[in-house]
Amino acid sequence: MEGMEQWKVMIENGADQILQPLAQFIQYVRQIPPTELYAGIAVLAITVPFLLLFPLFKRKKSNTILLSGLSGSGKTVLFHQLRDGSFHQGHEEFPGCKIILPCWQQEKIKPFHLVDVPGHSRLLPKLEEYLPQAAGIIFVVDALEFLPKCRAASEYLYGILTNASVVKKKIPVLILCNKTDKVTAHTKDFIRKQMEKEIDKLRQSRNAISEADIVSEVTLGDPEVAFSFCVCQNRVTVAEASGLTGDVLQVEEFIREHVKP
Ligand SMILES: Nc1nc2c(ncn2[C@@H]2O[C@H](COP(=O)(O)OP(=O)(O)OP(=O)(O)O)[C@@H](O)[C@H]2O)c(=O)[nH]1
Ligand SMILES: [Mg+2]
Repeated sequence: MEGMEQWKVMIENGADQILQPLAQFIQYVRQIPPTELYAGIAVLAITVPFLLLFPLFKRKKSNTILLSGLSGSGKTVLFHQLRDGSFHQGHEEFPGCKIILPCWQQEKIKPFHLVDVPGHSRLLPKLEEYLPQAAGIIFVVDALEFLPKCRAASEYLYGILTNASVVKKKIPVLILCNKTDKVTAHTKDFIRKQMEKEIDKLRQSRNAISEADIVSEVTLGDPEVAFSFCVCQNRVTVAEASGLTGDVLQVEEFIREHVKP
């Protein structure tokens, strides 16, 4: 019986503790003039649903890295090297897959989407489809057979650098001079300078066309000043690699910098 009494007292005390502040709150609300009260309710009715729905509208950061470049530059070999350190030749991995770099296995890093976009000109529209979602673009250049392909590679890169999404979203581009395992491969400084010269020429000819046709195209820097990758609104860096021998450290650093862990 004594136990029952104790329980009753405890419940009554608990109820008091809850009801007292509630009564005080009701008292406080009654003192507020009705106009202010309605205004407060209206503000709450607008802001609360907005705050609750806000996370749904927040755009997710992209975790896609694109491997692009001319056919034969070594994208597919690089793709397999990055995925699992394997050597694979010939077959495209399109539209790519989610991977974790082998060097990240011990770290808590989420997989990212690596897309190997085939270099065949027929598949250019595919690249344009993927560009808006890219967190970073690796533009692979064949450093061995560079000179005969310099113009074509520069044209391809020019198309990427003037793509509206790339410019607007400031998507970083890594120009990757591949196949540096061969002693006859050109250096990254040489490749950068040659491509800058080629893009300078392209820019002048495209400017002339757009002035005549009134085509609105993104202009890379001041046409009066020699072109350099520094004038691009997005960051353009140059690195060296060999997908064949697994020398891909600078590629891994670029990916690490631009995909969200
Ligand atoms: N020496 C050397 N050769 C390489 C390297 N990477 C690729 N290759 C060779 O270059 C050729 C083309 O490689 P792929 O990876 O198929 O080229 P790709 O860029 O995927 O070409 P597409 O799929 O046609 O766009 C193959 O014969 C590779 O063995 C490299 O780092 N060093
Ligand atoms: Mg390929």
